[in-house]
Parts: sequence; structure tokens; C-alpha cells
Amino acid sequence: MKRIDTDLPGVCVLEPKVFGDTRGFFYESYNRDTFAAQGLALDFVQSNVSRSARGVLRGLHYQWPNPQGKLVSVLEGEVYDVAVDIRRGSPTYGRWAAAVLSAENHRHFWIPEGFAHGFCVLSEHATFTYQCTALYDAKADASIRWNDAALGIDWPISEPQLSDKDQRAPLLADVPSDRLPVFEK
Ligand SMILES: Cc1cn([C@H]2C[C@H](O)[C@@H](COP(=O)(O)OP(=O)(O)O[C@H]3O[C@@H](C)C(=O)[C@@H](O)[C@H]3O)O2)c(=O)[nH]c1=O
Repeated sequence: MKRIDTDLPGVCVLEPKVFGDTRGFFYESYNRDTFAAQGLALDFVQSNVSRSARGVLRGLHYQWPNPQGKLVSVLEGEVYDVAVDIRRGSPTYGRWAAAVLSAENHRHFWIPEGFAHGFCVLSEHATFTYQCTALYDAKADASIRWNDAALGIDWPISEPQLSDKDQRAPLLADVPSDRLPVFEK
């Protein structure tokens, strides 16, 4: 597995070693020891799958308290995936990083705890899967507006299909500071 760091410390792309043969391919999507050797000592407690049509955007989502680190990837189609540092007191507060993830490139994206996460679908459909370091907690579930100008995310689509919740999401500046994750060194 190859780790490719982004400009945003903590957020990285992981490229698994893919074994192809006449049957198709095989890769390890997660291996505790291989990840730990790359500085990612992760302990997953929940796995999720979603499927979305072209133009759907899910995000920007986070949990506070009980933040979730997420290892995300795509099994069908292609998405533009974004991580945003929304940790109070972080030297990189408000900065974002993005990666194109697809069923062809097998790339995984690591979204650390305390970051907001979202993606939009670039293909006809996309089947998205992710493992989480904390359980879903409906009371702690929160969103930031996908196109918050203060973040300036360079989304590749302009009129996404959003959930009601995501349409109503606040700007980062309007979230009370005690409702945001805390930066821990
Ligand atoms: C995320 C989640 C949702 N649900 C339920 C709540 C709701 O009724 C339904 C759909 O939830 P949502 O609209 O929040 O689903 P979705 O918009 O796909 O939410 C996800 O978006 C991406 C970007 C993330 O980063 C994830 O952590 C998660 O927030 O599924 C669970 O039961 N468990 C879960 O872990």
C-alpha cells in the first residue's frame, strides 16, 4: 500500500496493492498492520455503503461529540471527495483537501477525526463505502454548507442534488464554537 500525503496534514490518499489476474483483481481494502506501519493505527467499529446518482452531493458532514475518522472509497463509479479541517484551534482550520476516487483507481481517502467530509458523484452512479472509527450518533450528526464561500471548495459541479438536511446546513462561521470539534495535538 502506498500513502500519498495531501497538502492538509493528516489527510492522505492510500493506494492498495492490486493483484490482477485473468479472473479479475484482488486487493486488501484495510489491513491493521499495513496501515499502522504507514502511521495510521486505526480501529474501525462501523462500515457503511451508500449509492448515489450523478450530481448527488452528500456533505459536508461531521460528528461532534464522538467524532468519526473515515476510510472512504468507491466500488462503482467515480466521486470527487473532500475533507475539511473544522477543528477549533487547528493551524489548518478552514482548509480542505480533495481526491478523485473511483472503482478504477481503487484509491482510498483517509478523513481524520474532527474533519468534515463530503463527496459529489461524477459518474452515472457511484457506490461509496467507508469504515468509521466511532459509531454513528444521530444526536451528534452535523453538517456545514457544501458551498460555504469561506471554505472555497473547488467542486466540479455547480447545482448538486442535496438532502433537505444538507440544503439547510449552516455556514462554518455560524456554527457555535462549542459545536465544533477540538484540535488535539
Ligand atoms: C450516516 C448514517 C445514517 N443513518 C441513517 C440516518 C438517515 O435516516 C439515513 C440517511 O442518512 P444521511 O442523509 O445522513 O446519509 P449521508 O448523507 O449518506 O451521510 C453520510 O454522508 C457522508 C458524506 C459522510 O461523511 C458520512 O459520515 C455520513 O454523514 O441513514 C444511519 O442509520 N447510520 C449512519 O451511520
